[in-house]
Amino acid sequence: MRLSSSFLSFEHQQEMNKTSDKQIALAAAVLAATCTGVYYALSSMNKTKNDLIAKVYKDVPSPKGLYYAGHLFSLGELPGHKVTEWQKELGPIIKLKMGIQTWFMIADPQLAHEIFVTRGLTTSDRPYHTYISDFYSYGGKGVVFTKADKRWKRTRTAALSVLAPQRVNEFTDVLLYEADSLVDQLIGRTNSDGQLNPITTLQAASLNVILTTAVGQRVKSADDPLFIEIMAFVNQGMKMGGAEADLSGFLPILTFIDVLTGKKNMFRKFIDNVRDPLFTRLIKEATEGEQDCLIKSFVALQEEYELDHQDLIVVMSDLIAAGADTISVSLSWMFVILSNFPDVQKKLRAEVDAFVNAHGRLPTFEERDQLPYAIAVQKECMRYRPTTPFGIPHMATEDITVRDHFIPKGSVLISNMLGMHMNPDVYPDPETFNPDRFLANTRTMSAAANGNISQRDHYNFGWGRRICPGIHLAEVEMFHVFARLFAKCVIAPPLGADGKERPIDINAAQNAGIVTLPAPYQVRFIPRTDSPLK
Ligand code: HEM
Repeated sequence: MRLSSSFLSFEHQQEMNKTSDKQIALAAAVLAATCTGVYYALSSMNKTKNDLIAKVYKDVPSPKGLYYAGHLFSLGELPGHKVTEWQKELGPIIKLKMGIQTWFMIADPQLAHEIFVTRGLTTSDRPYHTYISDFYSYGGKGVVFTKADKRWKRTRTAALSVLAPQRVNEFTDVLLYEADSLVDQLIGRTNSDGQLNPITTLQAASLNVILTTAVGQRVKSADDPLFIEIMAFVNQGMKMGGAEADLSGFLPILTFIDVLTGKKNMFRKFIDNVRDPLFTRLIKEATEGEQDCLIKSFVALQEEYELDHQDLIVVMSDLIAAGADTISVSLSWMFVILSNFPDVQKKLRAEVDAFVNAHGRLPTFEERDQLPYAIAVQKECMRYRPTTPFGIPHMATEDITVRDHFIPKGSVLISNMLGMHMNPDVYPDPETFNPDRFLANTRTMSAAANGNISQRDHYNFGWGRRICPGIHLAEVEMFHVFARLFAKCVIAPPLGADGKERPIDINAAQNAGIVTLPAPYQVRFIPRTDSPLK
């Protein structure tokens, strides 16, 4: 039963990929034929429109119309690189005309705070119009992609209560088990294969944390049919949710391309035949089972928060997609970065060893103060290579003016995560990987994210009323993985055919919609012979 639906989801995914390729080709042909470069004429608050248009055409040698509207931002080495270059020159907020949509890209955290937090009542909507809102969220259910209305607020409040620290802490054993198992698998695969691409092992581990806590199930490995089934859904969800995914949202006229290519039907089928049966089954098995899990908390809150079965399906698919991919992507970047900085790893090992030697065991999350360098390294990794290029877009529901910048109602508001984290006014010498910059701010990421803007560490978890409700879970999970990694092994670059180490390219990335993945890489987790753990 599971096996057949996993093939179904895989086929769907293949079909949908083909569809979006067809769609892009058609869009390019139509737009090239009608000289539609003008569809995304750009304007800036500080410079003239022509300056920006010239820039776009200089950087995009053979414009294929709206295809580039999204990929414009991915043409640099890292998604967001290109627009970050523009913003260095043009200022912390620029306006892009994307068909009928107006996008504001924001690269200054202080300004982002004024827009998203101070003016949060009018800047917390989502701009998803078509497939996501009609099919994925059943016209407004769940948390991630829905408008900031009363239903969203109710569902978000329920999600916040089930992801609250005291509730997450009840699952500490699960988190420890998965962290141990992940590190042991990474070392085991290095021992057996020499080196490995860790992404599926990471995805399976992150998925297991959210899957066990949410519905009381876990996958055995990346070959488990349930893993394949869920990741097909997660990958598709990440693509659908990317800021640039919705061509007809930019230009309603392009809806006919969706009709021609059957995209609409394909999405509907994906939701009806893949997502809904999968989550209905997971919810049923969880609620009928003995094990404690978050879905049971949701069911208990169902009446109070007026949630029906569809609400449960959408919110569970939100949590599983948001929880699985983001953490694995963040850890994957940490491996790439730290394989390039052996001295940083040496200090990490010394810090973990000192704790283990003093206490005879690894630290708990509550003892994190005793590992300030590990915390600073995690924060610096997330600053240096942000998990998402543009967070999840917000939308203005009214005309607003912030510091003389007029933002009309309906504008799409985008955090340029790379721009913010490479902003030299906030992080001196931003291109240098330097964990010491965070040694003075080792408070938890969730406290920093929900506190005063001057005390924020980084901006990876977004803003204001929409800020990520999974920060505590993410942070605890990453902390336990870190402690085990450096107590047990050294992260080393892969070996070339000549037996010499080949550094992993820290700038090579791939755009996966909402998240930015490192380009596929090989790495080694070499067991320590001097590990303090017996
Ligand atoms: C390193 C890990 C993570 C990162 C970097 C991350 C990042 C983000 C970002 C940027 C947003 C959008 C915020 C905004 O619109 O301003 C978001 C929203 C969200 N995240 Fe996370 N997230 C992570 C982990 C998690 C986990 C573990 C969960 C839950 C299991 C989760 C659940 C959600 C949900 C439900 C939303 C939607 C909130 C809303 O729209 O009201 N995230 N996250």
